[in-house]
Amino acid sequence: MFLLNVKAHYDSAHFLRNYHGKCENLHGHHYVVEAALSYDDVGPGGMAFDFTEAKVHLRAIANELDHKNINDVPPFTELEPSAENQARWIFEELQKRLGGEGEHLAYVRVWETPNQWAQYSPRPVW
Ligand SMILES: Nc1nc2c(c(=O)[nH]1)N=C([C@H](O)[C@H](O)COP(=O)(O)OP(=O)(O)OP(=O)(O)O)CN2
Ligand SMILES: [Zn+2]
Repeated sequence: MFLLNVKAHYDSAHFLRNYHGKCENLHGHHYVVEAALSYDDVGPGGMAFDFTEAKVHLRAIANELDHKNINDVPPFTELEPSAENQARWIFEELQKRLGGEGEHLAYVRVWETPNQWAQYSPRPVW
């Protein structure tokens, strides 16, 4: 079994609507997002999937949030822009971009700060 991991980042503002505390105020994070793809084996080139291609897609999604107030970006105009919801949204967007390769997407992890992350997968992962 092989697990491939790529990273991207975005610097964004957000506020939590259903929260009582400092995070209900507009503030910023340097978000780091990781996406992992799982494969049973490598292809003839010794790679399961090209990191470069995976990063192109992940960076394109990160760029949709970069230097924005995430609360202004659909679906976060309605959906709470928590790390959990961002992880799920990025997972779904990445799966769409990956096409048939998307079935290998294992999880997306969003680091909100160096101390805390949320991870989404539609199925249990190790
Ligand atoms: N389960 C979640 N909990 C929280 C989320 C979240 O997305 N999922 N988000 C927040 C806020 O966005 C907040 O900005 C984080 O606040 P905090 O943990 O206080 O982070 P700080 O870096 O300011 O705190 P340190 O004490 O410096 O670590 C809150 N909770
Ligand atoms: Zn925050």
